[in-house]
Amino acid sequence: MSAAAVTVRAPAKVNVQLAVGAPRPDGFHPLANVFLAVSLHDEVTATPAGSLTVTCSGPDAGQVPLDRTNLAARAAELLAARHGIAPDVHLHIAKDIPVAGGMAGGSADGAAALLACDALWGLNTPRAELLDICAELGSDVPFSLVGGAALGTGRGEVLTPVEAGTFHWVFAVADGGLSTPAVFREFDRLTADAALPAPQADPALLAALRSGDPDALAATVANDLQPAALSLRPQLADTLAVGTGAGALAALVSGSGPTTAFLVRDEESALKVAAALQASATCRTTRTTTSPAPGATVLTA
Ligand SMILES: C[C@@](CO)(OP(=O)(O)O)[C@H](O)COP(=O)(O)OP(=O)(O)OC[C@H]1O[C@@H](n2ccc(N)nc2=O)[C@H](O)[C@@H]1O
Ligand SMILES: Nc1ncnc2c1ncn2[C@@H]1O[C@H](COP(=O)(O)OP(=O)(O)O)[C@@H](O)[C@H]1O
Repeated sequence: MSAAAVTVRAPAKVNVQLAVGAPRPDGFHPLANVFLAVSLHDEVTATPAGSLTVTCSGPDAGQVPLDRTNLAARAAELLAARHGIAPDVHLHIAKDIPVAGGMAGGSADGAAALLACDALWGLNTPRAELLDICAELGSDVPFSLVGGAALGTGRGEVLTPVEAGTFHWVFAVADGGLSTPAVFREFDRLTADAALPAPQADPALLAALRSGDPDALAATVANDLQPAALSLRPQLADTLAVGTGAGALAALVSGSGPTTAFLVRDEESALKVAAALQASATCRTTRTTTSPAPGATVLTA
């Protein structure tokens, strides 16, 4: 028997290492992408409906497309097509992850919708097939399904779990988003004359993650997209400086930005860094969280 409604929660992410190589013939960039899922979530509720519809609530809801380009709608379509059924479902997204912020909010919704529809329609699709659909939806989507901590290779979709202790984070949410393709294009422009090595995970960073030592992690975080994000949005340098000045152990752009991420020692330091960022008016708002967090999880069915 099918459920009347299924709600799935999926996490945002931060990239503690984002090593980027020269573009491949298909235009994607090879990555060594060390993802951490953080305790900041969207929830997608799937209910039976006569056609595929999407609604969204939350402070950033106005920036989310409600047509078939929404990653949650695309997930429902791909899953239905694979099983030869109609994608008749209503998807409601309760959005808490900043939109176009480099925190994989759309990817979280894609992974959440996939699990929600699979349960609603009683399909029991094997995990490996769900991961294939995630990779078709976008490079970050497999990680939103899996969560925790993982190294993404290929274009970021080939995942190897990694061990990680608990870390505390503050995120500074910027006004307006940055387009991921535009940031990769700016990376290409800035590195046009460089001979880029094949991206590789940093063993010192993986050891720091395992140890749970924030000082060791702070010494190794690296984001190759950060110069491109700063080139497109120079004001982000001010936000990074405020967080560092308030005691953050490391300050970096989250993925393609413009959200900035601050690694802090503990909850007390998180409150201090968040207060300084808010007082500085160099960001729209702040969020304090921890990592790692679980991947997409069914809450009610
Ligand atoms: C940069 C990262 C870091 O985790 O995420 P964000 O910080 O934007 O959330 C990801 O690589 C983004 O993943 P995702 O947002 O799923 O990207 P996709 O839909 O696969 O691709 C969108 C576009 O980004 C560029 N792209 C993406 C991934 C990749 N390895 N190389 C690329 O060049 C391409 O221009 C592509 O057309
Ligand atoms: N469910 C969704 N939530 C947010 N944005 C979405 C969604 N589906 C498609 N998009 C589109 O994807 C773009 C990138 O959004 P998002 O995933 O939030 O950021 P990022 O790729 O920086 O992590 C948005 O500007 C929007 O046009």
